[in-house]
Amino acid sequence: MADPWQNEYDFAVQVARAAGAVIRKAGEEEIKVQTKSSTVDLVTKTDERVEKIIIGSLKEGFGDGTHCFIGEESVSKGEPVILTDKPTWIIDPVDGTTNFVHGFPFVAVSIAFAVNKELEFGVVYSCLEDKMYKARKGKGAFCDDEQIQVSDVKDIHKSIIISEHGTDRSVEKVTKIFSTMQKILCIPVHGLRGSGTAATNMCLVASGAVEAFFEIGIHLWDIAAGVVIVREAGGLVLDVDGGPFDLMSRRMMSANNNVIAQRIIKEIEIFPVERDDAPVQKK
Ligand SMILES: O=P(O)(O)O[C@H]1[C@H](O)[C@@H](O)[C@@H](O)[C@@H](O)[C@@H]1O
Ligand SMILES: [Mg+2]
Repeated sequence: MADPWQNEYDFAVQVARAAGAVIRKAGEEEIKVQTKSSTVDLVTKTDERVEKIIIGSLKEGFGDGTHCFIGEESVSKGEPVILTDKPTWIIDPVDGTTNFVHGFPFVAVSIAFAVNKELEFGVVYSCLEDKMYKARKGKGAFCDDEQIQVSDVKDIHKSIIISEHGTDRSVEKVTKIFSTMQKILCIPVHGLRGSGTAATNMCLVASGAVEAFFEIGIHLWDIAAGVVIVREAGGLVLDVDGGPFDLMSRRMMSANNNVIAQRIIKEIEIFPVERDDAPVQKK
């Protein structure tokens, strides 16, 4: 029987690499910055242009009309987030937009593919590092052509943990985020880090560079590809309260093992965020 989705997977890698080249070139020119949900939630013409290129290429490659698309910038222009059983591409064209604007060297193209609401594969191209992270369900995780594996650290005192502060700057949420970070830092752990892109953070977990990454407020397009890569590298993905991971919840804990995950979960001060699949408010 033909290997289902191998063609889609191979094509996604090619499209991610080509999109990364567009991002690198755009970064050499003046970048016009706009904002979305807040003055620090940045978007550029490159985000929009790269999403159009990715979706256009995928439609050309698999244009029988059965494939669906969920893209960060299409959603920010009002498209609803609806994940059906149909083959669905989940795309963040420029993950780490703030980094891209500032020239901070972590910017990723994130492309995931789901069928029957199951994530089949994920591709994260860290385009300024020129690192292609990829994984298919049940077939291992890779960085370029080298298989990657999560860290075997079980002692929290010997861990590096990634957390991000996101783009919501309400004092109530920022207080909870930094109180959580302080409690984790004072366990103590070896260190706290954050690349500024969730997709890259998940690849750092998958490659064993850090032991865990959690965030409240991310979107499904930031993490869908990384979920497959972390799982296939031997890690796990949970809700930040330790329950089962829910792709639409905008809450995620990814870790190398459950010992580290549960120790960090104890410190997380949870705050509410609207789900990605919440009905779109009429403007
Ligand atoms: O660059 P984005 O696609 O907007 O996502 C980023 C987000 O902007 C940043 O605040 C953090 O939440 C990162 O984890 C996201 O990937
Ligand atoms: Mg983005």
